[in-house]
Amino acid sequence: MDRISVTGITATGHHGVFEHEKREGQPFTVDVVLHTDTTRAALSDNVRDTVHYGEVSELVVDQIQAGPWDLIEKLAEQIAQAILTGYPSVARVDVTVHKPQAPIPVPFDDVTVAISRVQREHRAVLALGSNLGESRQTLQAAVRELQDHPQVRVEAVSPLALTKPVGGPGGQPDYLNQVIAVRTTLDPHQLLDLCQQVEREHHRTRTVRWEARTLDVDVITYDQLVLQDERLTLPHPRAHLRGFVLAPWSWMDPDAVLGGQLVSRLAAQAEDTPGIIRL
Ligand SMILES: Nc1ncnc2c1ncn2[C@@H]1O[C@H](COP(=O)(O)OP(=O)(O)OP(=O)(O)O)[C@@H](O)[C@H]1O
Ligand SMILES: Nc1nc2c(c(=O)[nH]1)N=C(CO)CN2
Repeated sequence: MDRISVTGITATGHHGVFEHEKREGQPFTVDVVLHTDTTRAALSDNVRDTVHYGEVSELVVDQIQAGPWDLIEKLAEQIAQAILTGYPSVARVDVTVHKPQAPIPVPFDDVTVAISRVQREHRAVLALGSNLGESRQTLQAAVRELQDHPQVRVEAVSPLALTKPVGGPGGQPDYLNQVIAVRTTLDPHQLLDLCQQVEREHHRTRTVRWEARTLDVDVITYDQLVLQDERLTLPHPRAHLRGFVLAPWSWMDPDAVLGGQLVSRLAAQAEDTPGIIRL
């Protein structure tokens, strides 16, 4: 994993066990190392595709000035959690807090606490479809490729659904559809990148909307996240209407919920559900 680090971020804080420390304050210095994939930023040369180290440094200063806490262990934890929450693309963060003027009654250079914390895992549901080529093998290979990513764990795989094409040019072959549940430390955009990378590995092309395809991998949900930007809409904007997503999802997880409604109920209402065969 790539690393972005900032060292020596300094501000006055009021942390300490002693009353005079809380009253008078003293300098605290923090070093952070952000473990994050910088490939996308290197391609786009756009700061929005990476972690802005200036913003992170300001967040660290806010945390030094917050509290006060008794312990620098607590301050280090607060900083680590604030970074992981604010920046889902940071997979791991190392935080070192220095307190060079700590009230230690012997000569010393510095006292530090160094911690390392990892991004918590997120739950996502992905929908796969194929109606060109050897669809069964393609889906099997795609699930394996997703599972092989170091930041993805496949938790559940639905039975295959044989479905009639919904929308798009007429005369297309039937689809095989499948839904999987994953745990991941990837952020939503990285997960979409991975889905599209797997699609490309299976020679997916995009010319006509909803035309036949060797492989489609969509992100259906990511935790409870609601998001809409130029690349990604979550939950997937058409999933609640698609029997070919809802039916296999409900077979895999009968208690699954989408937008506050049971997926099995939505599946029963979807127009294309009557034509779906469970394989
Ligand atoms: N939740 C999502 N999952 C996958 N792609 C999404 C999502 N939200 C937005 N998109 C965007 O949709 C674009 C088109 O995706 P794609 O070519 O797979 O569409 P499609 O599968 O033909 O149609 P549909 O989006 O109706 O399933 C992608 O480039 C992606 O940026
Ligand atoms: N049966 C079926 N129909 C579709 C599918 C699909 O996966 N299965 N995907 C589409 C666009 O993503 C459009 N239509």
